[in-house]
Amino acid sequence: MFSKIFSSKTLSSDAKQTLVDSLNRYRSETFPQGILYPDIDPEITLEKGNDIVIKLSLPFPCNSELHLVSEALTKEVKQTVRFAIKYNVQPVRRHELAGIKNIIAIASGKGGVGKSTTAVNLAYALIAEGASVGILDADIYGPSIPTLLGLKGAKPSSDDGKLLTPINANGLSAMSLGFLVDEDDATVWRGPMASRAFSQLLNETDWQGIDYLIVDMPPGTGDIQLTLSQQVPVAAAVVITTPQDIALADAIKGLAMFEQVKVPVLGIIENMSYHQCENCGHHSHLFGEGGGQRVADKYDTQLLGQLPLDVNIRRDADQGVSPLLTDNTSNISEQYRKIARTIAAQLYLQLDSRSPNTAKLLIED
Ligand SMILES: Nc1ncnc2c1ncn2[C@@H]1O[C@H](COP(=O)(O)OP(=O)(O)OP(=O)(O)O)[C@@H](O)[C@H]1O
Repeated sequence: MFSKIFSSKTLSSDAKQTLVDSLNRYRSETFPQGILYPDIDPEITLEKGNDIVIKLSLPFPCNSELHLVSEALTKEVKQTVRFAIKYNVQPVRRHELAGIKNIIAIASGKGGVGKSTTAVNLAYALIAEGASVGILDADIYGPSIPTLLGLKGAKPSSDDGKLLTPINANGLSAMSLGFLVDEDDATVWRGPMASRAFSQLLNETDWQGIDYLIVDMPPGTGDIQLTLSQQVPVAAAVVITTPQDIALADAIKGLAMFEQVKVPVLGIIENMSYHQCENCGHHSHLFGEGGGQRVADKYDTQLLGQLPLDVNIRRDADQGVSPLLTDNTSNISEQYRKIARTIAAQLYLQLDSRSPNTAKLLIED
């Protein structure tokens, strides 16, 4: 039936309807209500070489999933189907910061669980999915973003003598106190001084129109974290934990802290969740199993993903690169990309559930 519908030189309305129905029927974590929700009317044309091109404007980045969808549609209609996508990310929360649409805080209750590494890899994953992204190192006492981006010793400049230009790290706009002061100087700063310095970094950087700013929060749930969460107009937070009881207990404190400052938590990421044997593929749960899911269920949030304890993640981090830069379609990159897509989609759905059909009614502070 499809070969008949799709064989002509121009696309019939039946053919278009078939594709629209498939897009509407499609369901996934990224598209719980179909790809055309809400009320997206795609332009579908036949282009040179007889490819079917579906033009869409979408509110969050999702390149790799659309790639899979186009492959499935191609099989279904026995003709090449491609997407031409324009992403139109909307701000979820009203704020005064120029050049940034949404701020996402990456936090952890406990130190050393892989928060900064995950923040960097998620930032690159969002870029791979089609967004423009910046990263701000709020870990003022131990800024590790310069090392993770291979930018130790780099110094930001200023085009107008007023705002700092973020450092471009392979397409990621990066700013860290580590670019401006010596690590040893930063560690002796006291709370108010540190949060003032952070506020300055956030406000006096020329963010140049990014869809998402990833803020790598300092580990813990003390005064400094509380102040930063209040100071920064965060659209949503993500909590990183390992499956160990001690890390989970601190992750719960993190969830409570965000609740206190009324920042919605999009979910938990379980890092170092399991180790996969290189020979037989067996997963061993070195730090326990199922803890992230239990906490997510109990505190009514989502387990966004489980990342392995992986020597490549550690090696890339030490060398200042990201698996997303070496091969953005590798298995581990796909895992980061899936989490990044879910975060972006959830952020949008959060906006939508509070103010249906329009971004005009932004959440007021
Ligand atoms: N999934 C992983 N697999 C293997 N190693 C990892 C993984 N995630 C992080 N690491 C390694 O664990 C160490 C700690 O990571 P990272 O600095 O990102 O943690 P953190 O939670 O940000 O720490 P801090 O609390 O000091 O800010 C690093 O050596 C990093 O390379």
